[in-house]
Amino acid sequence: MTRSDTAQPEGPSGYREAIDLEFAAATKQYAGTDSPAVDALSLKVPAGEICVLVGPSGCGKTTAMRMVNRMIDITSGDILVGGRSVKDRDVDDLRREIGYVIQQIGLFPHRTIGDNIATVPRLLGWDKHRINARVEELLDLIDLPPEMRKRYPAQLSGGQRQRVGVARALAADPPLMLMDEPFGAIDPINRDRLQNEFLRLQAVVKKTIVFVTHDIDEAIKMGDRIAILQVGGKLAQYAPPAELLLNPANAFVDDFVGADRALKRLSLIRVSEIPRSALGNANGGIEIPDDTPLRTALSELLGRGELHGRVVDEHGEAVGSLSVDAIARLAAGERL
Ligand SMILES: Nc1ncnc2c1ncn2[C@@H]1O[C@H](COP(=O)(O)OP(=O)(O)OP(=O)(O)O)[C@@H](O)[C@H]1O
Repeated sequence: MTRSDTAQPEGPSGYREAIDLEFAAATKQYAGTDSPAVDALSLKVPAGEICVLVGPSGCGKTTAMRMVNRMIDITSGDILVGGRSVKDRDVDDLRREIGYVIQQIGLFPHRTIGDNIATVPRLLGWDKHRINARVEELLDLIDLPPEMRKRYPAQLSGGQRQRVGVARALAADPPLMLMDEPFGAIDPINRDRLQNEFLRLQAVVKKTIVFVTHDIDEAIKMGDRIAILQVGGKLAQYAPPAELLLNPANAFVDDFVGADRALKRLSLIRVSEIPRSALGNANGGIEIPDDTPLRTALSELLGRGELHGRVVDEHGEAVGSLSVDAIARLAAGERL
C-alpha cells in the first residue's frame, strides 16, 4: 500500500476531505421475514454533515447504518459513498474509509490506550514515528492527557473509554463515520458533556457522520439533519432539526418529537440570532449574554420572575432587551 492510499499525508494536522453519502432506495429484507426492515430508504447526506437516524426500537436504524459498510448486504437499491456504489467496492477497502463507533466501544482490554488508538494505522502499515504523532494528536483532540496512552481500558472511566473509541475510529482519518448509539451507555450528565465535546471535535474534523440514536433530544442536538424512521423501515421525514420541530410531516413525527417541541426549538436558537432591530430598548432586568440559547434565557427569566432581560454582547455592552412574550412568539414559529 502506498502512502497516498492512507489517511493523512504525514502525521498530524490537515484532515482528509469528507465525502457525500447517498441512500438510493436502499432496502433490506432479512431472510425468512415477510416485510423489509428498511424499505426503499432514499436520502442524501452532504459531505461534512451529521445525519441522525432516529426512531422507535426495531424501525431499522442499525440495519440502515450497517448496510453502509456492508456489515449487512443490501437486498435492493443502492448506497453511494463519495458517488460510488458500496456494492462495487472491495469490503476491506470500503471499511478502511469508514470509522465505526458502537455503544459497547469494543476496546481491546489487554492493549494500552495508545495501542488501541493505533490499531488501524498499524494495519495500514504507517511507520512508528507517524503512528506515535497521530496517537498524541488524537489524545489531545479528545482532551485526554498524553500519559493516559500507557493505561489499559479498565483503568479509564466509561466516558473516557468512549472518547478513546471515537479517537480510534478517527485514527486513520476516515472521511465517513458511522456511530451507533455511541453515548447510549453513559449517564445523562457525562452524556451531555461527551455530546458537546464531540460537536466541538466535529467542528474541527468535519466528517460525514451517520449517527444512530433512539433519543429525539440527542438527535436534535447532534444532527445537521434528522431522518425519522417508522417501524417497517420507512422514512417518515428527513429535515434539519428546526424544520422538523416546526413542520412535522405527519402525526407520527409530531408524536415522536413530543409535545414540548416548541421548547426544543428554542434550544436551537441563540439570542444573537434574533435581529437586533427586533429587540426592545435596553433597560433594567437580568443580563442575558447573546450566546445564550433561547430556552435557557426563558428559564432564567421565568425562574427569576422577570418579564424582560437586558441582552449583552461579548464585550458586555447592552444591545437591547428581550421579553418572555417575544420568546413565546418565536417558540410558536413566528418571525420577529
Ligand atoms: N438478522 C436478522 N434477521 C431477521 N430480522 C432481523 C435481523 N436483524 C434485525 N432484524 C429485524 O429487523 C428490524 C430492524 O432491526 P434494527 O436492529 O435495524 O432496528 P433498530 O431501529 O436499530 O432497533 P433498536 O433501536 O431496538 O436497536 C427489527 O424488526 C428486527 O427484529
